[in-house]
Amino acid sequence: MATSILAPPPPGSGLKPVPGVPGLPYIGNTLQVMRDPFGQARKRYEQFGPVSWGWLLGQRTVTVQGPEAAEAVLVNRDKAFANGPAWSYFIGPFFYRGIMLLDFDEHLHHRRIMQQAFTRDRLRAYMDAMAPSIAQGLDAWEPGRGFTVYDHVKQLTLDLATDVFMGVELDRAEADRINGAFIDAVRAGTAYVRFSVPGLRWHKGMRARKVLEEFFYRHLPAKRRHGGDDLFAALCQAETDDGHRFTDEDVVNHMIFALMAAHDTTTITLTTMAYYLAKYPEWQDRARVESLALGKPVLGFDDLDALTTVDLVMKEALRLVAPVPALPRRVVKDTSILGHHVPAGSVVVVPLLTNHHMAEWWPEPDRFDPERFAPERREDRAHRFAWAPFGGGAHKCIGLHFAGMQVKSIMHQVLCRYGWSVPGRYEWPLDTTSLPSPKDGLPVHLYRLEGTR
Ligand code: HEM
Repeated sequence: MATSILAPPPPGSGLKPVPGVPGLPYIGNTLQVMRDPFGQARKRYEQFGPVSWGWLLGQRTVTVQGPEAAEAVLVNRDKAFANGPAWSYFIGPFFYRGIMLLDFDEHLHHRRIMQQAFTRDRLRAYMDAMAPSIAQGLDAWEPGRGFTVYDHVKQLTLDLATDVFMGVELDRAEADRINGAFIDAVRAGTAYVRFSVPGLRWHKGMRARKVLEEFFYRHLPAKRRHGGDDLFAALCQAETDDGHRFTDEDVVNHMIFALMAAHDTTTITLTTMAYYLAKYPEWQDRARVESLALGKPVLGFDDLDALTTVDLVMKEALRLVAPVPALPRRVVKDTSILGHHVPAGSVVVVPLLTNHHMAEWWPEPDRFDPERFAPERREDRAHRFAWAPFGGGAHKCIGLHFAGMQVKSIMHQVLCRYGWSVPGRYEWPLDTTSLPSPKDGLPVHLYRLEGTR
């Protein structure tokens, strides 16, 4: 295929053009990238270096590889990269005006208010609220062979979302209705047919958005009145020092978005950890020894630092399988990335998933090796954007401590009750066509530890 440039740089600018092999208009090599993101990224990097372009998912897309380029885009010094017009293409109608889709001053205004829902005291309260629901969820697991980790963890995190995020008592039928709507809204983002045809994903997503809006508007007046320890109440009450608060519409939009942002990401993290802890039983044993040594069935906020092994494994899981595989941005004014001219109107993608596998930054990048994050090695310190599963810059994940708390709380309780294994030669089939997940749901042999019931 022929190499071509994205656009000629302005004369005298000293900038280089962005090179690439664009492929067929609209389609480009979308299918190859979805099927083998790692192989494609390496090939591209060898051929063009960190900045190159091609058609991806119907758009002329500049892919920027490596931590230096990631920093340039995410730190966004000259405000050339916008989130809203880039993310909206994928999730706009379903996650309308979620904070990640807002930009610049408006985003900052919302972010300052939202920060009040993620203070230390709030996090402590969320963590306490989670513990009994985790125990209840895990009690319902039925050990045996063929236990699909991904499906069970997904159900658990959805149920936790109802308790900790919404703080609304729901009967099973209503919880299933809301969870179902939520799943439809998330799925719609990856629809192939991107307009409403009854029965297809896009249409279901639009209907789901209505169900979620109706639900949150119905419960909002009581939340405003009575408050509570859940995220919904926290967003209702959040207020900056200078008195700014969210409107009802803001609260509803942010709730729907936060549910989405929190749920799949922690599910993927826990599933990846479970996979590697099954493949490397010595790590599972090491993590369990620490959890049992705590002598507490439930992890408290002040115990978070005690689980050093789980912490290392979580970091390595987030490196090996970044739950948000790529961050898109729309270029709103002509700019440059590492000396390459990038014209307004382009889409730029920071590929977190493949960046974490670059041999230049990570020794033996595909190997599970949690010790690389241990104090004496700290391979992530090679560059501040080398390890960036939570993004960076103004939009850096606001829920990263929440995520750590939730993942560790669940993992601690699982380790204290259950062991799990996979056959020696098992390799999981990772689906990378959307957010990464195991195609087979990760079937393991789950067994109850002696004396835990
Ligand atoms: C392991 C779990 C998680 C991962 C890997 C993750 C990853 C990310 C990433 C990469 C972004 C940046 C998106 C961008 O720059 O375009 C982000 C933003 C965000 N995340 Fe997370 N996230 C996780 C968990 C959570 C949780 C638990 C919550 C809520 C409780 C949450 C709420 C958000 C919100 C609200 C934003 C948008 C922030 C903004 O635009 O200012 N995330 N997350």
